[in-house]
Amino acid sequence: MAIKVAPSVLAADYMNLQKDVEIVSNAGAEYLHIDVMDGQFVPDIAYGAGWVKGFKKITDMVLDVHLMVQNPERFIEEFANAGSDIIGVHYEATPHIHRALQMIKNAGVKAEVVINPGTAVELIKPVLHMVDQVLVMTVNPGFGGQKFLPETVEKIKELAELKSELGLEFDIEIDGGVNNETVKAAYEAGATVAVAGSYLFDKVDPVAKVNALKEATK
Ligand SMILES: O=C(CO)[C@H](O)[C@H](O)COP(=O)(O)O
Ligand SMILES: [Fe+2]
Repeated sequence: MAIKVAPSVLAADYMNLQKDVEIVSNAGAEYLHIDVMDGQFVPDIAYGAGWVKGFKKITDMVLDVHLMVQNPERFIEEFANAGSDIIGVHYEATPHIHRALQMIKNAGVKAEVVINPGTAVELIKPVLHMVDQVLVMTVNPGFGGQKFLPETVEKIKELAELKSELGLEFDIEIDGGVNNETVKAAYEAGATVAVAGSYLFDKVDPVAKVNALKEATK
């Protein structure tokens, strides 16, 4: 099955968000990836829960919320109530990753654990049974438009092996520097969902780009 595509609204045209969302949705992208940044866990600031509420009103796409915030427990209820379908929390952002994932599940939302390029896969083994999705960052978080880090492919492979060894079912998402070339190795390693920001929204035919990601992973 071709990879699921999750356009990142971080790279969309902020003055024409609804139009950009409609374009990628009509092109067959399944998820809408919403990056939340607190200016602390990562340097930049982006998208509060009010935006998730807004996106919920204009699209049926799966709202895939990536919390790049320190101590994400503080915001889970708010983002769940706003209409998030998946909430991702960074392993590095809290000493209580298990509790944070419990909170997401208790709120009736799909739970995702996220790891940075410098974080080992084995560190999340104790919580893999709790998650619906694991996000393996393929750049260091905080900004769009960075280059895909090829060393992360080995981590995707390791995670996919662990998944089958433990007999678990979860999606493996990649985020950062994804395009129709970099997606190939990640897909072969076991990735099932691809976030793409600058590649899709650089103004040159986002529909063709969604198709190219699908074509590259058949
Ligand atoms: O989480 C993120 C940044 O931390 C974004 O989702 C990601 O960077 C997407 O942008 P691009 O595809 O341009 O790399
Ligand atoms: Fe992201």
